[in-house]
Amino acid sequence: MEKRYTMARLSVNLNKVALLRNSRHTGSPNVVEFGRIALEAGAKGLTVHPRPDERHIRRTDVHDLAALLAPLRPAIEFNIEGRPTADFLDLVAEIRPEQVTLVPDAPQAFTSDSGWNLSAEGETLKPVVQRLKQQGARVILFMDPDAAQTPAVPATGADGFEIYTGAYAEAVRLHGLDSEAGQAALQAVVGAAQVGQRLGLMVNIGHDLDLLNTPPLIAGAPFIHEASIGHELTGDALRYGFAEAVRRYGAALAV
Ligand SMILES: CC(=O)[C@@H](O)[C@H](O)COP(=O)(O)O
Ligand SMILES: NCC(=O)COP(=O)(O)O
Repeated sequence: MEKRYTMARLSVNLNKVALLRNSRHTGSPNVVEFGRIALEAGAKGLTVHPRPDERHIRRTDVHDLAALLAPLRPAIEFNIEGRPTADFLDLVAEIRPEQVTLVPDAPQAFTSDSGWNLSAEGETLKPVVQRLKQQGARVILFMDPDAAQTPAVPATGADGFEIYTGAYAEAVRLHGLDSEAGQAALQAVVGAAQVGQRLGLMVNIGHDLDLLNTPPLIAGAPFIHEASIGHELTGDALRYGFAEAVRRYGAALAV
């Protein structure tokens, strides 16, 4: 196994806390409170994905979480994800997060389910990446687990990429990690990660990661910088409590 230099960081995505909060008009559960709980439980960052319809994270949440993180940054990072629309870029310019993860989602997307097609949109992304880097952000592109596409990332000026792990998680869920489909999906993520490492890119992972499917990714690519995890972690919080869930996911990244 390749030598690990630093443990993969856990960035807790608070989308689903906000989704539950939005189902009533009480402000509970409080997104900032659960951001604080996550940090006290060892998370090295917080992630939000403020979608245009504000189905979960609202612009006000982003500002409130920035205030929570202010005294802790830059060691503890704020990662804001989204499609680079004018509204998104304006919000990011106000907040100036450590990291911006650009995602190709359409406004009505049910969830994020694919990465950028850089042969079609790479040129369009270049000025956006440059603007965000001039604002001091690390820029990460959301990419499919496809080693053939990874070499296109550096030309955009991005600092790294986040490998979409949804298809891998589905293969493990439906067929098992040791199945042919599970192993093929695992190798697709690891292979893309290895190409990214050789290119000097920062390698992140995210989407549908859970306590079962995360450790094999870290074992296969111990140089992974960050895993942003929200949906399954929030589900596990219903079992273990939020702080304990964060601790367990932190441990899953330390294998
Ligand atoms: C980009 C990605 O895979 C997730 O970070 C995204 O935040 C999921 O969005 P929803 O929480 O809206 O499904
Ligand atoms: N970038 C992935 C993320 O932030 C959280 O994705 P999920 O764990 O909610 O699927």
